[in-house]
Amino acid sequence: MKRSFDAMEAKPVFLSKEERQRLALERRQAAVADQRRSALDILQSLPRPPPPPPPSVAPRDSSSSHRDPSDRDRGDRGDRDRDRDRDRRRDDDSRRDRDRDRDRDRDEPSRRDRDRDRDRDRDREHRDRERGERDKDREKDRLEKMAEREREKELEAIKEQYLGSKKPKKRVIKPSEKFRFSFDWENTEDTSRDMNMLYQAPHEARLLYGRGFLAGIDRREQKKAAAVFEKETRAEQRRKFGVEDRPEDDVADKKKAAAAEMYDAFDMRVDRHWSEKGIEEMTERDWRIFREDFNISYKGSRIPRPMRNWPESKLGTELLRAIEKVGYKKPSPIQMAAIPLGLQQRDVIGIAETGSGKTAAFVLPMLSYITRLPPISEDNEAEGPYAVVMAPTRELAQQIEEETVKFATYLGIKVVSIVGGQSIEEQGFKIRQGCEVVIATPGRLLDCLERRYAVLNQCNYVVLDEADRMIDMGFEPQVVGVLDAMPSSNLKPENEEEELDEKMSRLQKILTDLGDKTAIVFCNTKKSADNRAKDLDKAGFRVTALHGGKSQDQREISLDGFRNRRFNVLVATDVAGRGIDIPDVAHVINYEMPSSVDTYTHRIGRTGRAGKKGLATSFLTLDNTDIFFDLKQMLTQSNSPVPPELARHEASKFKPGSVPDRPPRRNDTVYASH
Ligand SMILES: Nc1ncnc2c1ncn2[C@@H]1O[C@H](COP(=O)(O)OP(=O)(O)OP(=O)(O)O)[C@@H](O)[C@H]1O
Repeated sequence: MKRSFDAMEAKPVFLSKEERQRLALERRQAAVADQRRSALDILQSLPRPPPPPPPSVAPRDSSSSHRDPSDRDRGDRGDRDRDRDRDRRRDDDSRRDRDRDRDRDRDEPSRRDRDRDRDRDRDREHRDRERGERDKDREKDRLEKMAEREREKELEAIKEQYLGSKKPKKRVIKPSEKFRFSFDWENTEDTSRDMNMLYQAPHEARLLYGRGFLAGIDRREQKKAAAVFEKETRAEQRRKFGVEDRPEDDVADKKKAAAAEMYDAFDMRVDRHWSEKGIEEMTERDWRIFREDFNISYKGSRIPRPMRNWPESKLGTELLRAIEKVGYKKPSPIQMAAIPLGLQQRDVIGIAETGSGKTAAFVLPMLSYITRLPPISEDNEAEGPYAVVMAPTRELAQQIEEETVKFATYLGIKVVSIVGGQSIEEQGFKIRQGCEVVIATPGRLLDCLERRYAVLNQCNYVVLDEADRMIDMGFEPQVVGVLDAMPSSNLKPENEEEELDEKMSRLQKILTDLGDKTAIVFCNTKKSADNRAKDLDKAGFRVTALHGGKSQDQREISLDGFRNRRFNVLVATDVAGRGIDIPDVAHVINYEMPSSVDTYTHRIGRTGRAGKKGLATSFLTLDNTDIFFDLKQMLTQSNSPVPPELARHEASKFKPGSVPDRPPRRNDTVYASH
């Protein structure tokens, strides 16, 4: 430390090149002298080396005689050193042994033979030991080399993993390379341009989509551009070849231009937003955008279109007025989607976020359904309500009651809530006094039913609000109990599709075309009339039924509703055909043909009265062959056209029973005559 401190303090001295060389030489000579001195010291301290040993007599190892020359080359110096050491040790041993032997020979000649044997044994042992050691060394070398090779392989694998394989890729010859065409003419020698006019004015290459239009560019513009291009090309050709313009070509051009201007791809109208269109102008694309705009999605089949606004819904004038009074300007998305489904009385599971107007989404179709039923009166109040809404908590039930009452008061519909914490007797009393709607928690309602305070004999409409929560809260047995209290005859068929008649769609079409005019649909039985009325009601028509199974009051209600246009469709059996004063109707439909021509005449007499025009449509199937002959006669006598299907049919040519008839096929429509 001190020296370095001194060295730091010593002043630098400038030395010339010669001086530096001289100093270096002196330092080198001193170092060499030092080395010599220390080497001599070491030599003197060593013991005197023994005389050189005779060449080894040990037999060479057989394996070593067969050693691979390359192994020998590769054998390292360590091997030789070890051998040399071993030899030296062995020589020392044998020298010592010889000395000892000499001494022993001198002392005891008789032991010499024995000792020689022992020496031979020892030599053999010695040789064996040496051979064993050599084998061990060779094995160690082999293992080390193997380990080295493994390490190299591993390194190679890591390299390949990170740097990629360097394996040369096999070159694949493409067919185009294999069979290269060789044209023996130059491109410039192509004469097609001169020969064919088509190539003289080439159209630029275009990517075509759909019906030959470019995507993303207004189709009308593309159509116009194509028309202009065609016109110009033709004019140029004419000029070139001296063809005169013809007036008819001019007219055709104008027509094409006008068509291009008017062009509007079917169902791809992108001219206006859906909100600016009437419902009849809405394309599939508009409906899709509409559903996307309001995040409406459905699962299920035969789903009606969502309603875009209140007036477009089929809720009926009374309810629409009530909605207006309540102040709901626009339906919420769940209402847009669920109300048309509810009005068809389809089973619906509605999912929407909290506060999105779910209550009105189920309340409004429910009230619309109730307005089409006779009001609850002394006659039917004992049969219980028409609809039941169940909710998991009292608070929710009361909230639903508030929302329902908002609209129900305008329609004269009574609502009763049945929740825990209030007198059950009082609640039972309220129900028995008559109400159309019951809103309840399942436990309390089941209690009421079990104690006979209430019945659900005419309840066909059930709403489960927050159904998932109700199940989570363990109300499933109570809900099932309430559902079981409803008459099974009120259940909807398992398979609604089966219930649909292939005639029904025709009937619906006719009634849709009817607009605001009135129609009577005739059926042959009370049951059939009820079913048709139900189907039409589900389909959203303002329909009422009239037949002999209805009480006098119910008949009055139906007829009054039909007269004052609350209903514009009356489904009836022949009771309405005779004796009852029904106003003139625009259209009579024989949904089921009567078996006698007299009844047919009475039925169709409901339209076209007092000199007015009327229309009658009859659905004739092979179930009605009994009337074919008389009907054909009647139409012929009254100079009405006879449909060819009827005229050709065997049953229309003979009085019933006079010729054998083939068994009728059900619902096989022969014709529908107007
Ligand atoms: N079309 C509408 N226009 C204006 N207000 C509406 C409309 N529909 C519902 N509302 C009002 O929105 C509020 C929330 O409605 P509602 O209680 O039916 O929502 P909800 O989806 O049932 O909510 P929750 O899941 O919490 O029961 C109510 O005050 C209701 O009166």
